[in-house]
Amino acid sequence: MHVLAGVLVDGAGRILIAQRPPGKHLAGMWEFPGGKVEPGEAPMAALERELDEELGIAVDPLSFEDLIRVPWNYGERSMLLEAVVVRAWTGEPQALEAAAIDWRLPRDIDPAMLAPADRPILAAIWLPEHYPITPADASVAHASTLVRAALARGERLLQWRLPGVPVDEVRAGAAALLPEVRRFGAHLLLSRDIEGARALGVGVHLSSAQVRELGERPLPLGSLVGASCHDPDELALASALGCDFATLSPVEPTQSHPDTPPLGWPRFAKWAENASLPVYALGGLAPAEVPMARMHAGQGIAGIRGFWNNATDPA
Ligand SMILES: Nc1nc2c([nH]c(=O)n2[C@H]2C[C@H](O)[C@@H](COP(=O)(O)OP(=O)(O)OP(=O)(O)O)O2)c(=O)[nH]1
Repeated sequence: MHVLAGVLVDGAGRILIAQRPPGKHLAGMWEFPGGKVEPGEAPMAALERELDEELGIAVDPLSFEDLIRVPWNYGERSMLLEAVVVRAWTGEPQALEAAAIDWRLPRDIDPAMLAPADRPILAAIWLPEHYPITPADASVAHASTLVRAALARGERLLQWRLPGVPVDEVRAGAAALLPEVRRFGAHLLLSRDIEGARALGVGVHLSSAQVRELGERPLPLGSLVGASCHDPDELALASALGCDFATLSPVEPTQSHPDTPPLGWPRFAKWAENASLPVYALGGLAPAEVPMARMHAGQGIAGIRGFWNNATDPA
């Protein structure tokens, strides 16, 4: 089953969510307006029709922006849920079929109220295009300076990864940065340290070994969980765990893993497109390659070297 969903975004950055009516599959859950593609119908024409039927608005399919494709299996039915962003329409959206509609900023939407297949769509709409990771050889002091500078220039999602530093110092360094991270409305994820993330109330980025070992999402919805993945199997496991996003690597040859064969963009695109969560391209890439990542079904670029102007620790 092919389902189209439209994410209407207004001038204030709010998005429209709709509550599924009683008696339907997933009744009571919130979703994005849309519906099934009918036999012989073009997918974007199906969305144009559904937005007219459900909200009473007219849209131009030529203005749709691809957001994410989410293959999803509810057990009783499986589907490809394709989400597009809609920024222009004619008419005032009304709840013609939904139990209710509501306009909210993405950060004010609790993922738990959404149909499960819509959680990756919510993540894709608000997650940034950049995911910088602190340099492995940095001291806590140097990494803190880098993170502060990154926040000031607009980075909003960062991984705090200092593999050479004792865990207590890593946690203390993250704790010291948190007021500033929160003031910017940003997110800092601890690398692998689930316990530390719980104690500090921050997110965690799981290693691929953790993705394979864990039986369930290690943090509640609302605390971010990222996952390091290297193949479709790991991407499927990360999605089954309920991770918010993944990195897929290495896309290009890297200094840190010179012997690992790179995926290259075509394979990255194929795997990211079939994954059910937003995927950052990682490995030998610079932030300037965001358009390349977006063209290949990626959320954006994650990386170390490309993100820090002066990655060498002066200490
Ligand atoms: N429209 C829509 N459907 C979603 C979303 N998320 C999600 O899991 N679904 C599921 C619920 C349904 O199983 C399926 C779409 O069915 P639908 O009931 O909206 O389709 P439809 O409007 O064509 O209606 P009908 O023939 O069942 O009355 O996709 C979403 O954001 N929007």
